Amino acid sequence: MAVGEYKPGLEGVPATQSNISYVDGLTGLLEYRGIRIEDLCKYSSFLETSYLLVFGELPKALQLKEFEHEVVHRRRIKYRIRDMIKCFPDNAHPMDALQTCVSALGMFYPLEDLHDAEYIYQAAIRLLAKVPTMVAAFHMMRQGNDPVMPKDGLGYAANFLYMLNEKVPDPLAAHVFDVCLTLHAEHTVNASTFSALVTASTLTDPYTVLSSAIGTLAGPLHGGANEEVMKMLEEIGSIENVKPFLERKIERKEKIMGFGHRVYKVKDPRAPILQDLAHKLFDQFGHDRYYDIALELEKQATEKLSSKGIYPNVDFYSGLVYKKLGIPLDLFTPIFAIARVPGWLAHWKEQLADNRLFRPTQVYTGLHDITYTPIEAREPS
Ligand SMILES: CC(=O)SCCNC(=O)CCNC(=O)[C@H](O)C(C)(C)COP(=O)(O)OP(=O)(O)OC[C@H]1O[C@@H](n2cnc3c(N)ncnc32)[C@H](O)[C@@H]1OP(=O)(O)O
Ligand SMILES: O=C([O-])CC(=O)C(=O)O
Repeated sequence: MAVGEYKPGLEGVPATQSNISYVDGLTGLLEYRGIRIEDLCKYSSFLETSYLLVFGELPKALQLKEFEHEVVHRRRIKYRIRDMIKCFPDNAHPMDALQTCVSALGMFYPLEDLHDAEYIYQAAIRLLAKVPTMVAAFHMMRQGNDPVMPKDGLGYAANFLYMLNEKVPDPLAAHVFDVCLTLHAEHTVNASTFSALVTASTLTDPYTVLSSAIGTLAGPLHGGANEEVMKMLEEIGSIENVKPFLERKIERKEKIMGFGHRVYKVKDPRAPILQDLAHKLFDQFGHDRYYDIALELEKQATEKLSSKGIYPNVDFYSGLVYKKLGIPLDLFTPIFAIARVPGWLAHWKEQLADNRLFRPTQVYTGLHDITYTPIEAREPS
């Protein structure tokens, strides 16, 4: 078989055919099922957008009501999962805890018929419902507290914030958080979704598919960047330090976290939406000086890096919004995971509908026909 040209990082190589989302990286366009992200953030909700992504069209009023009802009633987690979480180290990263929980969840729901629409529907509801509960339960238990039970009367976003400290959140905070989830719900064949596709193509169960994706999202070049951005802003500490910080980074050829994107060669369209949300929160709950540092960093970094098409990505401003919502730094990436569940599920479903095992090839750069040297004949190290 002829070997194609090797593309590091598979840049520009189509890995799948999909009708879930669309990105135009030159104009800064993002659509889910053909609808612009700006419109979904304005008019939709996270659960409605999840339905759109997973089932392909906007739900009718009754369908949405039933979907929301089912999610609300599946939010609780089994006591065995809670007992398992209690055994995790308190200083474990919540992304590791989440990945383990999602994988463990699969042990309670054995793999059934992957062609059965009901099996897919139930798995989707279960994952959407329980992932936030598991993140919040780990957060409470690592502090020595009991997990906060989900509150039936609260919507998806409000309930997650509630489970972090047992306080019903301000309506603006809940709304802003819901928009953040919508904004992060899907983004074509990013690294974690690709990971989900590869895992799905082996016809394993959806919990394993999502646990692969969560592990991939955690890295600092992908979803983990939102936590790193906040740490970077804290390290910079003041507007005066932006210039020397940036010069040092550029001189050492180090990356500025929250900048650059494989597809976007303009500012990520999600970044201004997050800035808008940050402003809404600042108006009601007070300004955050780290936002000024971020603005100055964007200005100076853009002057230096825009010639290479490097601008802020979605991870640059999200942490500032989460910080204002009182969310701890190491939950920023698990929140990204909560939000991305519908995107991963949509791709899992799409992969199953026309599956072929992912098994690419490689360009071998090693040796051939090497004689085996017995251990006693090898050079001592
Ligand atoms: C939700 C998300 O996953 S969004 C991305 C989140 N990740 C980050 O914010 C981490 C920082 N950014 C990056 O590491 C990169 O921009 C990536 C990994 C996101 C995408 O980058 P790639 O398409 O693989 O580009 P690559 O890393 O090869 O860089 C290409 C060039 O741009 C430069 N570059 C890319 N990103 C940055 C950055 N953030 N800061 C400074 N320079 C950068 C590289 O140094 C390289 O320069 P060179 O050609 O002079 O050597
Ligand atoms: O598309 C990518 O490579 C990363 C990204 O922005 C996302 O997953 O939201």
